[in-house]
Amino acid sequence: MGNHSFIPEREATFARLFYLWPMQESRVLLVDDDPDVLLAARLLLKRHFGSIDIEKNPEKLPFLLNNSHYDAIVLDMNFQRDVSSGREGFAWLDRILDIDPQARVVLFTAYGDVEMAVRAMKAGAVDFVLKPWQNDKFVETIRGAIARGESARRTGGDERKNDNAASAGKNDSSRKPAKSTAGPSLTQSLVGPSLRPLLDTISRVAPTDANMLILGENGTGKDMIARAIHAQSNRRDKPFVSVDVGALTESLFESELFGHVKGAFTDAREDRLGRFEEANGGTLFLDEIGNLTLAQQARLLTVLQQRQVTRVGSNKARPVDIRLICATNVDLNERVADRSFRQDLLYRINTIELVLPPLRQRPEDLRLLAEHFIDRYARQYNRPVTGLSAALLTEMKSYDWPGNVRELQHSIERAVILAPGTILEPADMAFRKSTAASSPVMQTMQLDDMERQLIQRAMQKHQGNITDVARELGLSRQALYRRLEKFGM
Ligand SMILES: Nc1ncnc2c1ncn2[C@@H]1O[C@H](COP(=O)(O)OP(=O)(O)OP(=O)(O)O)[C@@H](O)[C@H]1O
Repeated sequence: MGNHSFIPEREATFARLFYLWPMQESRVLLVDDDPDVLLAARLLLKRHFGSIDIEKNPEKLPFLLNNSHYDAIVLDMNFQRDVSSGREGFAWLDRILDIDPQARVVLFTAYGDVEMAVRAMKAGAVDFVLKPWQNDKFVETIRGAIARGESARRTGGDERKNDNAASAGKNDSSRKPAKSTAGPSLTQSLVGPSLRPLLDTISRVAPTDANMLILGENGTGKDMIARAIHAQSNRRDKPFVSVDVGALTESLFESELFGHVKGAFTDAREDRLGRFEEANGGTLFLDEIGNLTLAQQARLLTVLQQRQVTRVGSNKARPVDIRLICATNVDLNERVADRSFRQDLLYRINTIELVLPPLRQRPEDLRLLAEHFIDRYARQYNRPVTGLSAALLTEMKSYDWPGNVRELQHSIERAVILAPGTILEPADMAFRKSTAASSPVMQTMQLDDMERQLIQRAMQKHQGNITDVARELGLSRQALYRRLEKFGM
C-alpha cells in the first residue's frame, strides 16, 4: 500500500516525460482578465516551459491563434467578476476549438466543482486548474496537456477524438458534420459485464427509428451508448451529430440548432446550416436535454412535431429527417412535476428509455474498465504498465466515483503516465478526498468543504481584505459575504 518513495519517483517520472516531450520548446498562452493572476502564473510557468504569452482580453484569441501556435492554452472560465457560471469560459473554449480543433485548453476556475470540471472536459478542455493553484499541480497539468497533444500529433490523431468516439462529437467543435465514426465494432469497446442486458436492448431497438432517451449521471457513457445505437441503425452511413444543448446560450440556441441566413444578425456573415440539417438522414444526439429553458423546449417541440426547421432570418421551412436520441443526468419526471420540463416534449423524446447506472453501482465492471484503460494509455504513452494490483482494485471498489467512467479513465491515464512500476498500486491513483460520497448530501458537503478551504486560503493570503479575496476567487463582494456568513467565518 503506502509507497513512501512516491514523491521522488513521481519526480523521476516527470523527468522521463520531460525528456520525451521537450517542454522547454513549448509555447503556452494564458488568458485571464486579472493581471495579477497573469503575472503570477507567467512567473511560475516561465521556469518550466519555453515561452509564456499572456492576454487579458479574450477577444484577442482569434487573432492570437491565427498568428501563432500554442502547445497549451490556459483559459479563465469567468471573465466578468460577478459571474460564476463559467459560461463565458465555455463560449471561448468553443471558439478556440472552432479555430483549432487540436488546441489543448486547460480551464482556470475558482469554482472547481466536479460538475464544472466534468462539463469542461466534455466540452473539449483537456484539464482544469483550480484557483488559487498549487504550483506543482499547475505545472503538472500543463505538462500533461502538452504531452498528450504531442503524443496525439505523433500518432496522427487526437486522443479526445479516439475516445472510442465517445466524446468526439462533443469535442469536435468544427462545424463539419460529425462523420459517422461509430462503426459496428463500437459496442465491443463498451466495456463492462453489467452492460450486457443494455447492449441486448440496444441491438433490438437500434434498427427501429424510435426516439430514445438515455438517462444517467455525467460520465456514465451516455454518449457512447448514443453512438452505439447509431452504429447499429440503418442510418449508420449517415451523419451522427452530437450537440450539448445544455451548454448553448439562449442567443446561440436557435442558430446552432436550426441554422441562420446571412445577415440574420450582426455576426451572421454567411448562411450556416444548423445541427438538425447537418444530421439530415442520420442521427441527432441532444445531450443535457434537461437543462433547456421552457422557451427552448417549446421551440424544439415545434421542430420535432413538424419535422422541419426554419433557419434564423429566413421564412422558408426545410424538411429534416432525423433519428433523435436525447440524454440527461436530471430526473425529467421530477422536472415535469415541478413544471420546469414540458410533459409533451418528454413524451416525444422518451419512446424508449435506457438507464445507465452510476459506476459505484456496478463494481463488477471496474476491473475490466481499468484494464481496458491501462492497455490503451500504456500503448498511447509507450509506458510499461500492464495491470493493477488487488489492493488497488479493492480501493477502487470502495470509492464512489462521482465522475463515473470518465473519472476512472482520467485517473488511470494519469496513473499510467506517472506510475514507477508495471502494476498500478493505490499510491499511483489520486482518489478524490472522500470515499463515501454516494449521497447527494455527501457530495454537497464535499463541495462546501472545498469552497470553505479555498476561501480560508484566500483570506489568509490577503489578510482578510474582502476586495482582494473576492477578486481572487472570481466572486462579487456580496457573494463572498454570503459564503463567509454561511461558513461562519
Ligand atoms: N462502458 C464503457 N467502456 C469504455 N469506456 C467507457 C464506458 N463508459 C464510458 N466510457 C468512457 O468514459 C468517458 C465518458 O463517457 P461518455 O462521454 O459517453 O459519458 P456521458 O454519460 O455522455 O457523459 P456526460 O453526461 O458528461 O455527457 C468517455 O471517454 C468514454 O470513452
